[in-house]
Amino acid sequence: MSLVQEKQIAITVVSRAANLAQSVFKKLVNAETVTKKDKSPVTVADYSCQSLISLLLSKAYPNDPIVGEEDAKDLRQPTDESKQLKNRVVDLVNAELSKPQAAGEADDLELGVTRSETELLDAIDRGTFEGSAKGRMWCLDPIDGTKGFLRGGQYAVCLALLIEGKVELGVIACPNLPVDPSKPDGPRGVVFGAIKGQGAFQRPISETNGPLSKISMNSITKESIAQASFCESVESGHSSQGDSANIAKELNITKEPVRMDSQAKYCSISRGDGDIYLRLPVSASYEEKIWDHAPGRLLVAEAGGKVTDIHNKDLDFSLGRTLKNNKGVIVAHESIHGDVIKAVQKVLNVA
Ligand SMILES: Nc1ncnc2c1ncn2[C@@H]1O[C@H](COP(=O)(O)O)[C@@H](OP(=O)(O)O)[C@H]1O
Ligand SMILES: [Mg+2]
Ligand SMILES: [Mg+2]
Ligand SMILES: [Mg+2]
Repeated sequence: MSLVQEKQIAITVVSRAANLAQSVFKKLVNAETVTKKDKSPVTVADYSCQSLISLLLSKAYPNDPIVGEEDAKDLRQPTDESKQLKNRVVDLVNAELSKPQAAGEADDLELGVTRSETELLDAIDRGTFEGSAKGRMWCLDPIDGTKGFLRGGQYAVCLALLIEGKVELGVIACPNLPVDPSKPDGPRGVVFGAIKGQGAFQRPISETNGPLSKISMNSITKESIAQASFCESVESGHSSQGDSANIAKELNITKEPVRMDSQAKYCSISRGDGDIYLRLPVSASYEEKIWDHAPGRLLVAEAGGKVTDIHNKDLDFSLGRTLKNNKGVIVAHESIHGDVIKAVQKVLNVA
């Protein structure tokens, strides 16, 4: 599938949202964070980025449904707190929308024009689609790693296009990831992406008209597996760190794991900053959300890697908003994925 136009649009909208999120971070105040029912945080940036991306996507593809993490319920409450939050979202999205189209950005998105409050809230609620195995749908995590965003660490703006339940295009912007990993204190902000069958790429977010450079994972072998480095979540509640330490031991890996929030983990290993990403189940009941994995899964696959669950099954994105038929996520180069799975299954005592 060519998806050339979709790719350019996805890069444009995700990069715009990344700029918006960075501007929010610089002036975020406590009142702009809400705690959801499951105790996870959602900020004015999560709502604003979902509104911006969903609005622009629906200009380009009015018939495509969107599975997005957030909804506008909390912004539509008649309380003062809620009105304040809503006004901030409207102002922030309009500030980004009113910037004219830059060189290299996609045409036909009507950039440079502000929108009404109704349009911006309705755009957020376009993300309430329940998911499907049929036709086209977009999958959006406006800020992945909200906790990382709040602590000034890694976070990502994540967008994927699924067709017949399969990820065909994925784009992820990581505003706090170094452009050059060998210069961790150098410029930051990288957009990553992949189309199925066409390889994976990266580009600095700020270079809207710059070339996309091809990326690939480190080519690690069974013999060199002990040299591999692990990547895992910062949050011990999202992945079992005790189990991952035992898996590392099983594989004779001695390097300390690199902990970072968000799908920046998929991006890092796709360009060879790390080798293995483990997300090991902590609770029997948690179902992974499709927006936490859809673009990352394609990016890694196009960079030479393999992504399965702990049972070595493919991730199934066609069953609704969660990966209800999968448990955990195991990511490694194709050549060592089987060995990693063996170690995972031994330590977790599963087959
Ligand atoms: N108990 C749990 N187990 C696994 N993932 C969880 C979880 N609770 C929340 N998450 C998800 O973990 C994501 C962050 O992943 P990571 O730990 O890799 O940074 C969150 O995304 P958001 O930050 O978009 O809400 C959220 O969807
Ligand atoms: Mg969240
Ligand atoms: Mg997320
Ligand atoms: Mg999120």
